[in-house]
Amino acid sequence: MALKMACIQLDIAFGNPEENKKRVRSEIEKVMLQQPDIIVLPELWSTGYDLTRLDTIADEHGSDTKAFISELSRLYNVNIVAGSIAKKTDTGVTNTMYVMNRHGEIVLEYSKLHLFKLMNEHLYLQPGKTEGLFTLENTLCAGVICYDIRFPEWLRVHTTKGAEMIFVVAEWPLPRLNHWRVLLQARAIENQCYVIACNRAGRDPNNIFAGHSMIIDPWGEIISEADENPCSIVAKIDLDKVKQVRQQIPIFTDRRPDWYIN
Ligand SMILES: O=C(O)CCC(=O)C(=O)O
Repeated sequence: MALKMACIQLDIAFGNPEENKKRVRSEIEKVMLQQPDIIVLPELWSTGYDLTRLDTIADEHGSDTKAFISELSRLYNVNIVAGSIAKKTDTGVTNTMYVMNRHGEIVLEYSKLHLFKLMNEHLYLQPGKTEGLFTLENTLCAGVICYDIRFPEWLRVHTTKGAEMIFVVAEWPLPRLNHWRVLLQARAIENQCYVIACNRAGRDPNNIFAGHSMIIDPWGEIISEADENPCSIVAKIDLDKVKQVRQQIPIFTDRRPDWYIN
């Protein structure tokens, strides 16, 4: 089965959800001219890393984001992996990904499990408590957020359950661009799955971001890659390739989990 993927590598307005909603609406309208099946947005696209102001700008229970993304997915009849947003709950703020299908129904709510201390996430955010498995277009998928990709065992939890596409949403800084590219390729090769990774572009008061959103096939080949600038990348993927690669080198049947230390 072939699917067309689009990553919107947004330049996020710092701490300005209303402006970012305008940008997302306009970028989705533009990218729909290429008729993608699935659109991916970056991490914390509505606020950026304006963590000290989350009290006033985080989305109460994610309600505003859910209504906004649901409207767009129905309007354009498209699946949206809606990056992540700061969600205000009764017990704190989480960095939460929503995935909506073409009918505007939520098929995943996942909150970032591994909080990134280098960007102070642990001081302002609560970690998630659920995994990132979901189904889109009859295909099992996983959603993870930025720093999560440094934990291969977390992605493995999802691919041993059958995930064939891993969606990564990020605000990955430029100084570690090399890690971003190598880790994403490694996650695709070791899990023999598609990796669709959407990073942000631009800068905020503390960081310059790397861009380089990528779509990588189960053999580790980069099908499409952005540069550092705001843009969208669009590419077709063929899910039969996941089965072919998994048959050719059958790591999921050859693995010896009883020998691995947790
Ligand atoms: O792991 C890294 O180097 C970057 C992670 C990050 O920026 C994040 O999780 O927001």
